[in-house]
Amino acid sequence: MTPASPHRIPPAPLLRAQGLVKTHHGAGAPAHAVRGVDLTVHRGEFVAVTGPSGAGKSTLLHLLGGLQRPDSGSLWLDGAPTDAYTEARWAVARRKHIGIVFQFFNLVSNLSVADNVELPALLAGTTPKRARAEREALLAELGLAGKERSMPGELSGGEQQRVALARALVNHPPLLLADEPAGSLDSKGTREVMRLLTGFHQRGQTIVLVTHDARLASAADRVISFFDGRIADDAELTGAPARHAGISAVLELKG
Ligand SMILES: Nc1ncnc2c1ncn2[C@@H]1O[C@H](COP(=O)(O)OP(=O)(O)OP(=O)(O)O)[C@@H](O)[C@H]1O
Repeated sequence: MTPASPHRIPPAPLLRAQGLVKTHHGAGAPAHAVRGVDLTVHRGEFVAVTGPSGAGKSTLLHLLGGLQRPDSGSLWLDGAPTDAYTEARWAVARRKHIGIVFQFFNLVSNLSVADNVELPALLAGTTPKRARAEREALLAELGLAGKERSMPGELSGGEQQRVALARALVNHPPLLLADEPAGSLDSKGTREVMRLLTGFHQRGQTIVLVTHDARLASAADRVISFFDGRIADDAELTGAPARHAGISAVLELKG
C-alpha cells in the first residue's frame, strides 16, 4: 500500500486586501480616496497601479504598507491579519517584510549614503558586519560603489533614488512598494529605475508600483487601472484578457 500523499496547502498570498476604504478629512470636503478595494498579490508578481491624479493610488499604497490605516476593510500580509497591528507592530512588519520607495526618496539628509542604507538593517537586528556587507553588495549592484561617504544632497536625483532602493531592499523584504519612484527624475533616471525594478523582479522580487507613467507601468506584468478610488480594470500585460473589469470584486490570481 502506498502511503497517502500529504495534502499540499497552497501558500498564502503575499498581500491580500478586502474592502479597503479610506476617506481623508482635510480642510475642505472629505476626499473619498479609496472606496472599497479587494486585491490579492502573489509572490513574484510585478503589479503596476496606474490612474489619473487624485484617483487614490498613493493612498492605496499607503494602506498596503501600513503607513495609513483604513477606515474599514482588512489586510493580510503573508496570511497574517494586520487589522489589530499597532504602529510599533507595523514598523516591525515594514522593517522585515516591506521595502518602500517614494517619489522624493526620503533619505536622511544628515546621514551618509552608507549609513542611510545600513540603518534599516541595524534596526532589524542585523550585525554591523552583515549590514555593511549587505550595503556594499547593494550599492555595487546599483552602480553606487564609491559614493558610500557622500551625503544625499551631493547626489543626483537618480543616484538618490538608487540609494533609496538600496535602503528599501537591504533587509530582503518579500514585498517592495514603490510610489512614483521616477516621478521626480528625468527620462534617463526613469529608464534606470525601470531597468532596476525589472532586474529585481526577474530575480523574484514582488513589486507593487504606483505610477501615472505608462512607460514605467509597462515594466510590470500586471496593470491595475485605478479610478475614483476603485479598481476599474486589472489585466496581465502578456496579452491575456482582463481578469476583472468591475469594482470591489475579490481578485484571486495565479492561485
Ligand atoms: N492627507 C490628506 N488629507 C486630505 N486629503 C488627502 C490627503 N491625501 C490625499 N488626499 C486626497 O485624496 C485623494 C486621493 O489622493 P492620492 O494622493 O491618493 O491620489 P493619487 O492617485 O496618488 O494622485 P497623484 O497621482 O496626483 O499623486 C485626492 O483628492 C487628494 O487630494
